[in-house]
Amino acid sequence: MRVSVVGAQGRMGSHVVAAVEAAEDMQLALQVDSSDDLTQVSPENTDVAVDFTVPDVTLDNVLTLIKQGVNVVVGTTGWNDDKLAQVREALAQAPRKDQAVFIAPNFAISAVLADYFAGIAAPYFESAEVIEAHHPNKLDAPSGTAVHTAHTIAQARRQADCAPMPDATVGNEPSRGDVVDGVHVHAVRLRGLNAHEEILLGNPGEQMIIRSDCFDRASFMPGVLLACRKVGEHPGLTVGLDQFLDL
Ligand SMILES: NC(=O)c1ccc[n+]([C@@H]2O[C@H](COP(=O)([O-])OP(=O)(O)OC[C@H]3O[C@@H](n4cnc5c(N)ncnc54)[C@H](O)[C@@H]3O)[C@@H](O)[C@H]2O)c1
Ligand SMILES: O=C(O)C1=N[C@H](C(=O)O)CCC1
Repeated sequence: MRVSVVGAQGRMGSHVVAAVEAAEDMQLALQVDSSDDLTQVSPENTDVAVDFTVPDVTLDNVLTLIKQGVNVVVGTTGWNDDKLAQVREALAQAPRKDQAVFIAPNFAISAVLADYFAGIAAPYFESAEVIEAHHPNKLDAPSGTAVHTAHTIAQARRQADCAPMPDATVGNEPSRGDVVDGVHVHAVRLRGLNAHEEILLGNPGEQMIIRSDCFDRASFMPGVLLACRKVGEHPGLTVGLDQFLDL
């Protein structure tokens, strides 16, 4: 499998380059960064392109790569329903009928399972809030992972017909964090940290905390390689690594 890396000079991209080089069933094709022409990535040299760039450019990159006729694995954050709809539209007009795009806000197994467990637990608690903490070089807030987890919690609570969460705060106080799909999300940026998430769940007299700590970017690499191997088996758009796991 020939894998090209977009954002190859970045913190994640450089780890992906090394992980692909070390994988026996993969061959590193092109390394592309901001000053390179993305249209050099094509089916002649690439089976899967991996995008770890910045939230402002990833949609354009994915649309270009779809037109180029290659499958895409995306780890860059900053996605919303409108952007995902544009990807689906582009795939419907892609050069190949079976073309595939896979997007994951987090490739670490601890984070994927934390999100999954949060969905199971959320209907059993009156309150649920998310705290994410990252290195201070991160551009976006709240993290893509925390946004995804908030949606997971909200959806599970809607399906279970849960009552609204108790909160007597008057007004939209910024200190209560961002509100994503009705779930409060708090973002910390601290030197020394990498990528961390806590899901707090509360009932009268009890609390449960689900926590994921990614201390090193090595934690994301098995998930990225798994996605490269699986993406071609799932034509269309797939979101979330849980979709490729037997959960
Ligand atoms: N899904 C996950 O598991 C996961 C894990 C870590 C980080 N991330 C996300 O990945 C993204 C990248 O994070 P990072 O820490 O590697 O950032 P980074 O700033 O270190 O790297 C981004 C790279 O993209 C390059 N770039 C910018 N515009 C480009 C363009 N138009 N074409 C090609 N390359 C371009 C930059 O030059 C840089 O080398 C962020 O959105 C981050 O949140 C996701
Ligand atoms: O380091 C980052 O930036 C990370 N971003 C992702 C997010 O926003 O959820 C995943 C964790 C690391």
